[in-house]
Amino acid sequence: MAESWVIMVTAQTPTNIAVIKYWGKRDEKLILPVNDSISVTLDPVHLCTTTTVAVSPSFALFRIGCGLMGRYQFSCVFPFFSREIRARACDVEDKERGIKISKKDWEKLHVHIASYNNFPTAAGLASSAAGFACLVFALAKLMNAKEDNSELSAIARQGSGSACRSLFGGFVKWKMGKVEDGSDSLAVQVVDEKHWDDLVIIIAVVSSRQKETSSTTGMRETVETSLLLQHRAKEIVPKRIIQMEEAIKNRDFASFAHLTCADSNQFHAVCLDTCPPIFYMNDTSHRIISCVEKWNRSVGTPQVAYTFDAGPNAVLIAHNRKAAAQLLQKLLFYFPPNSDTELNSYVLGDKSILKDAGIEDLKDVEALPPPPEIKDAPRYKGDVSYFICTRPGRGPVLLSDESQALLSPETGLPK
Ligand SMILES: Nc1ncnc2c1ncn2[C@@H]1O[C@H](COP(=O)(O)OP(=O)(O)OP(=O)(O)O)[C@@H](O)[C@H]1O
Ligand SMILES: C[C@@](O)(CCOP(=O)(O)OP(=O)(O)O)CC(=O)O
Repeated sequence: MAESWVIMVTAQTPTNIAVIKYWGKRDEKLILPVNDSISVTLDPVHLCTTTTVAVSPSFALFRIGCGLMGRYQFSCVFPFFSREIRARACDVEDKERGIKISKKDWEKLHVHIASYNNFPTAAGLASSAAGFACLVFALAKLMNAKEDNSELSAIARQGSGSACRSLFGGFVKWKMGKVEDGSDSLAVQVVDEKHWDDLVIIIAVVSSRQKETSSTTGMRETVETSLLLQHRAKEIVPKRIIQMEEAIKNRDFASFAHLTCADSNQFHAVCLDTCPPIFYMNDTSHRIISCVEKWNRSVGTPQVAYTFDAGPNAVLIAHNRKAAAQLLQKLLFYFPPNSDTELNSYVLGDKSILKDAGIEDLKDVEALPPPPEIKDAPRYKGDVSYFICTRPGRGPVLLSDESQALLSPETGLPK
């Protein structure tokens, strides 16, 4: 092998939000869940991880660089991922440059990794899901592993359970599996992102502070103490999974919204049923639920579904753009920005929804009428940090444009 070459791969992977929740492990080490779950993948244009992995015979160390929006801690799963993919590595050849890496060379070669999230890390926006899925996907492509995305999902799962669902776009099911070694606990695509493309997703970031109880600790305590969880996993979720798949396949928004809201509420009920109880939602989360429930009821058919993960942030899924524009008007009425905040930094992502809502500047926000379904509607200025408007999105991709790589093609060091 020549001495100075660098081969690298850059991948981009989305984050996801569960509409039927994963909460509770039957095997903590292998990360095997107590029930199936289903998620929607969020558009990587607005929330994604970009990861570059590089290999060169001149690298003497395993190196990780983090250029993140919010630094993340070194995670002990990185060497695990590297080992797992290395075991599946195949020959790699770049004929033009006269480089050949044979299967057995991978054992001694070191890799460099750099990763970037285009959204805040550890803020309850599932950065670990996008981050771990991206690392596994990028390493697999670099090392020419032949495994498909479902098989890769079973590796990503062992970093963080929800990460396995970020290996696909659209709607994704994590099948809990049966076998002891966990090899059948993996993600499969239910439908791709084009199947239901009029959905609009608005995330209300209620707090960017790190949460008090991590998902891992929280679900361990729930498994140990909650009888409600056992009932949920055995009796409720299996039926909901079937109904949710049906609703998604038929684009039946009323059933989808009903199941999504009910499952989010049951997940938080299970957290309350834990000893000591875990509170992930706060007053602002409850106000958002109430706003959506009252509006849906006043129209007679659901316009919007809500779901909350292990934190206070609301993920609101609107039936279509019209419903999303109306929702944004209501949200901005209740939660106007602080006077020193610009609208441009308060509503992020797909800003065309703002236009549809007829809102161009803060004066328009001030002038919004109170939602008719609530009498004497109060306003809670500053209680939401910001909103992100997005939609269902695609799964992982490779970025061929070298300008998007995070490592230098000459040195393999961060640019
Ligand atoms: N781009 C990335 N590459 C590799 N690992 C990442 C990346 N981004 C985040 N992580 C890992 O995920 C951890 C953050 O996970 P954590 O569960 O605390 O927050 P989150 O996933 O953003 O929020 P939540 O789980 O509540 O949705 C980081 O400390 C890091 O180990
Ligand atoms: C509430 C959830 O977001 C929980 C996600 O938990 P994690 O996947 O973060 O947990 P670990 O497997 O312990 O890393 C629901 C979900 O995404 O299904």
